[in-house]
Amino acid sequence: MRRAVFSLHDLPAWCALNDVRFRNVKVEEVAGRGYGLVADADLPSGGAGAMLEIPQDLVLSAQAVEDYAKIDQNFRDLLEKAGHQSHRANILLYLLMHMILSSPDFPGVHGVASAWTQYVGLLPTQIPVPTTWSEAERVYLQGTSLESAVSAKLAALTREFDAIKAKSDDLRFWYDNVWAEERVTIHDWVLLDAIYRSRSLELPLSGESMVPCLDIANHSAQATARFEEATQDQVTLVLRDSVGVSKGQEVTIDYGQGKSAAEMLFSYGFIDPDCQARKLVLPLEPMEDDPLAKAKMHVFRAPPTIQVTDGENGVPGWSAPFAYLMCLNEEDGLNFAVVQETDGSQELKLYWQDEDATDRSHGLKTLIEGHELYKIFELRVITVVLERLQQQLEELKIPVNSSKYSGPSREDIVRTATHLRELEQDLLERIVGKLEDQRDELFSDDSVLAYLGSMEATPNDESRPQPTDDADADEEDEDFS
Ligand SMILES: C[S@@+](CC[C@H](N)C(=O)[O-])C[C@H]1O[C@@H](n2cnc3c(N)ncnc32)[C@H](O)[C@@H]1O
Repeated sequence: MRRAVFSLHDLPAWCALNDVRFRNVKVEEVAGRGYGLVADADLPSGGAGAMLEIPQDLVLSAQAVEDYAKIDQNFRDLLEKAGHQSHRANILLYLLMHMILSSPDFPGVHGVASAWTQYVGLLPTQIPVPTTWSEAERVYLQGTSLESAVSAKLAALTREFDAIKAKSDDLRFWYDNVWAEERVTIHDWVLLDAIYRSRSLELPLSGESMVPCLDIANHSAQATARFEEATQDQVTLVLRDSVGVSKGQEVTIDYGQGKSAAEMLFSYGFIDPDCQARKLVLPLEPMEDDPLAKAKMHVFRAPPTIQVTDGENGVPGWSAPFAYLMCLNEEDGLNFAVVQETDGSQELKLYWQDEDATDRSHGLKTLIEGHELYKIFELRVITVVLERLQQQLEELKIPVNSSKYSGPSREDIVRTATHLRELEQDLLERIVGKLEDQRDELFSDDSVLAYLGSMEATPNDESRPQPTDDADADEEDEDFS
């Protein structure tokens, strides 16, 4: 879908019409960042007041979507049929409606115009987040924590878009004007999602929202400004305490203290030069030959992951609650049972040493701490986590070959993806080194050696985990899983 043209030149008139006030800041192109807010005068610390005032009725929040549905029948129909899946999806539908109303591709399509009908024309047509990258660019994410995250997100966006189409196909307005001629495609939906992800803010009163004009503020880890929603009337942008800004200097906000490089790239399409990897999250697959795998996934009720977090002193830590479930089995004292509730429903329960542990599936580490085989369990978990991280590191080290994939490979995108690869490789190398040390330490522990010795002496001991078939036997013995 082509977008309406709304240039910076038109912004002052739009602001005057909608009571948006700019004070001592203006919108300008900022090298490498698109538009940004730049001080139009010297702004002394403590004396500048609000630089931007945006009336509450312009804030695109959950409430604003509901309010608009009350006055536009076609949007109400769409929301009733295909909306109410999530707050985010409702806002995307609202943006879609306004892009349709303002696009030159929809002549003769009418609806209730709002301030957003024109403002959507100012939103960028290209957002550098990885869901919008070409195939040839996405291949540079190979081996990073974003490789599977971006594929999963694209698959989820396709499912979401297809469901919206299917559910609203019998609505006359939507079928005739939008779906029949495929005027809105999955590319538009991916872009809308990217716009929302890169421009929404968590407001203290209105929750996650988009705020016109405030969404022009760029990010800096040393931000000079912050936004406020002190009253129900307006959202403002003010200087941070004890900060002054000179004329011509960019006024910035902080998009997310503590966000990792991968999160910044995923949500905003850039990595702050000061940002270390800080954190990475990788999916963890249940063991293929584990007969309890399904039950374990059911009680865990979340996608299994390993999270690696950098420490202040350069020593990273890790957390993988599902790895404990993966590495414990019936012979250790882990059991499942289907229990009939008083209301007739059935629930799958998890037991550890005959105690109900269903609500503690994420905290098994603490539960097993007092067990006499605790160090053996820990050794199994460390082995599983280590193997997963080593596999990731190997994938990251494979040279990228983008030549067989379609689409452009823009230099700045390749540079950013390469930066992520370097940051994550460094973090992975450090955590792998640490886990190898921990594993070696456990291997030299007297109680572990005694246990392993006893296992060798009594290979048919029933208390020992038994491999499911002969072919797996050697492997099972070696990795303690
Ligand atoms: C909320 S918008 C800010 C306004 C945006 N620059 C525009 O032209 O409309 C967020 C987007 O601005 C860009 N951006 C913000 N801060 C940046 C920074 N420090 N470095 C590079 N790009 C930045 C990124 O493309 C990000 O997705």
